[in-house]
Order: sequence, then structure tokens, then C-alpha cells
Amino acid sequence: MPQTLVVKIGTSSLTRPETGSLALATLASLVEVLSQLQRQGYAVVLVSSGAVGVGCARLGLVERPRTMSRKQAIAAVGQGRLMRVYDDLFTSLQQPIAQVLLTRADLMERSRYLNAYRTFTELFNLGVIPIVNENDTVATDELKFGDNDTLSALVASLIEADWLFLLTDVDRLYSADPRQFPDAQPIGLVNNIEQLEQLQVQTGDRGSQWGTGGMTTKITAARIATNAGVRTAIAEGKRPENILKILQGEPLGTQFEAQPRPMNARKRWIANGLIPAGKLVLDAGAVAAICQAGKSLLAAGILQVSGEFQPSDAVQLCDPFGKEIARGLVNYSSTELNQIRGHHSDEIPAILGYEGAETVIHRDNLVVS
Ligand SMILES: Nc1ncnc2c1ncn2[C@@H]1O[C@H](COP(=O)(O)OP(=O)(O)O)[C@@H](O)[C@H]1O
Ligand SMILES: N[C@@H](CCC(=O)OP(=O)(O)O)C(=O)O
Repeated sequence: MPQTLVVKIGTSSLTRPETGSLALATLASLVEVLSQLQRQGYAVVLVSSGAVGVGCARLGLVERPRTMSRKQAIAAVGQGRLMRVYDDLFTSLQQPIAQVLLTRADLMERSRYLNAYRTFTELFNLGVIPIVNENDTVATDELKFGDNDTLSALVASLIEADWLFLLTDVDRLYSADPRQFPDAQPIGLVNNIEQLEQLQVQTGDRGSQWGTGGMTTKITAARIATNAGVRTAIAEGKRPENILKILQGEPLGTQFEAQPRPMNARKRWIANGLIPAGKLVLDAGAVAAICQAGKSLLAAGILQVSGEFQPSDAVQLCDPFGKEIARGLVNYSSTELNQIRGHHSDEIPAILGYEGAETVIHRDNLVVS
């Protein structure tokens, strides 16, 4: 089986911060490395940011736009130019590429999610490198990936990739932002994301002038990807050749081990593809039943229901302190759950006036965090 790689490059590596113009040398070596990997038999996806940054440079704007409509208009200017540059560079190495623009909504509907999977598979069969970005011009606030780190992790999970490389303008993750704290300690290997909490890694809430999300979204991405069985690396965008070295086993960048028992495809879709429409707060007994005993959720263990949702919608399940412990697809609407929460299953027909489902969320539709 050929290995599948997803490589994400951020705006801060693609453009020069001083002028906003394209970092052509970086782009050229990235294109060379990815073409080489494709020739070696890897299936390669490039997730490229830069539409907004390149659009700004084209229009002579020196600051990232703040309003959504302005960003969307500028992304429409930049995306075409970005693809043109990629096509010129990849064409000089006889490597065909494709543009794949996705919105959050594309992954929420199972049929569209599966269709996206089939399109990627066909592109690999054709020897094409798909170049993915968020479809910024039509995405809405509620249905945005928001950052390409998360998008790249969801793509890696969708296509069951072996590796996700997050290329950025620092060489790895540090215990704190190395720009603000020069003494921050480099982190080489992360066996389990929970380790980062123990190490008290600080990621701030934003990155460089043009980037979105900084390290916080890269760690979220690493969590999604590693839970899906995808090994993840944060590495330096200026040195794309490091991808080859990491694949050969060199300990460069920050590498996150994949979880040993990744979720199956449908559970990955429930956990990552869907946006929860509500929240159920559970008592300690229900939390233990779900997390430790692998049981289904019953109405008796629900303390609180928030949000408005219908049967088959996705909801978050939280412990009594509000920490998310699982996600799942409900069998009841929020109105019904508000009536039956805290009650035993045999009381449900009398409360609702009809025979409801046996469980609130069946364990096959539950994904523990
Ligand atoms: N703990 C940390 N380790 C490394 N970098 C960090 C950390 N916390 C914040 N950062 C910042 O995150 C930035 C990269 O994020 P971002 O600008 O969003 O990049 P990209 O455009 O590649 O997505 C770095 O320039 C760095 O200043
Ligand atoms: N879709 C946006 C990318 C948003 C984003 O995540 O940017 P970055 O933090 O630079 O990876 C664009 O193409 O400008």
C-alpha cells in the first residue's frame, strides 16, 4: 500500500511578512519535494493557505482584512493567483495538480463526505496532487473550518493518511511562543496530546501577522489527526526537504505519535465531520458508563440539555464540570430530552405518550473524546 501524506503550508511560510509577496524559493522547493514524493509512490495532498494573503498583496493592502465579506472577496482574488503559481511550478516538473475547495458543510453530510473521499482516491489514481483550501468565498461564519490547520487534519482523517505535516514559520513547537519567550524549550516528540497539558505548553491565541490561529490550531489539528491514526509533524516551512528527512526517521520538528487504536471511518465522521447542535451534561454514573464501560447513553443520566436539535443531530456530551467527554448522534429531539432527562427508560412512554427509542444515544453512534 502506498503511504498517503497531507502537507499543510501556512501563509506565514508562503509569503514574505514585510511585503506580502510570495516566497518563491520556498514554494519552488516545496513543489520539488512533493513532486519527488509523488514519483516515489506516495499519494500526496497539499493543503495551501495564502488566498487572503496573496489577494491582499495583489490589491496593495497592507493589513489582513477584518470583515468576513472583505476577506471573502480578497480570497477570491488570491486563490486564482495562488493556483496559477502552483500550476506553473508543478508543470515545470510534469506534475499534474487539481484544485479542491471545501467548506465545513461538505463534510457534514455523509454522502458529500464520502464523495469527497472518492474524488481524492480518483485523483491519486490519476497521479494528481490535489491542492486543498477552504472555499473562503462561500463559507459562512457558522460553517467555516476557520483555519487550514483544522482543515488539513480533517482531510487527513477523511483520506486515512499516514502522515500530516504542518509547515509553519517556526521550526517546531516550544513550551511557549519563542518570539515572546526566547528561553522557551523545544518539544521533539509528543506520545499523547494530554502530555502537552502536563508540560503546560503555552500557545497564545494568535500567530504571526498573516497566519490564523497560531500554534493553538496546530495542536487541535494534531489531536484530530492522531486520534484518527495519522502521525503528525510540525516543521519549518522554509525547509520542505525536512519532510523527506522526517520520513526517513530523522527526529526533526515536533512529531506526534498516532494513537494506537484509531476510530473507524463512521466514528471519525461523527467526531470530526459534524458540528454539534447541542450539549448534554451527564451525571458521574453516565460518564463512567460511557467512558469506562462502553455503554449507550440513557435518559436517566442526563442532568441538563442545551441547544435545539432534532433526532439524528450530533451533540456534545459533557461531564458535570462541563468538560466534553464524547460526541454522538441523538435519537430524541431537544424538546423530548428536556421532558425525559433524569427519568428511567420504562417511564418514557408515559411521559411522551409514545414508545421512544431504547437509548438516547446508542453506543455505535457514540465517540468518546
Ligand atoms: N508554543 C509555541 N511554539 C511555537 N510557536 C508558537 C507557540 N505559541 C505561539 N506560536 C506562534 O505561532 C506562529 C505560527 O502560527 P501561524 O502564524 O498561524 O502560522 P501559519 O501561517 O503557518 O499557520 C509562530 O510564528 C509563533 O510565533
Ligand atoms: N483559507 C485561508 C487560510 C486561513 C489559514 O488558516 O491561514 P494560515 O494560518 O496561514 O494557515 C487563505 O487561503 O487565506
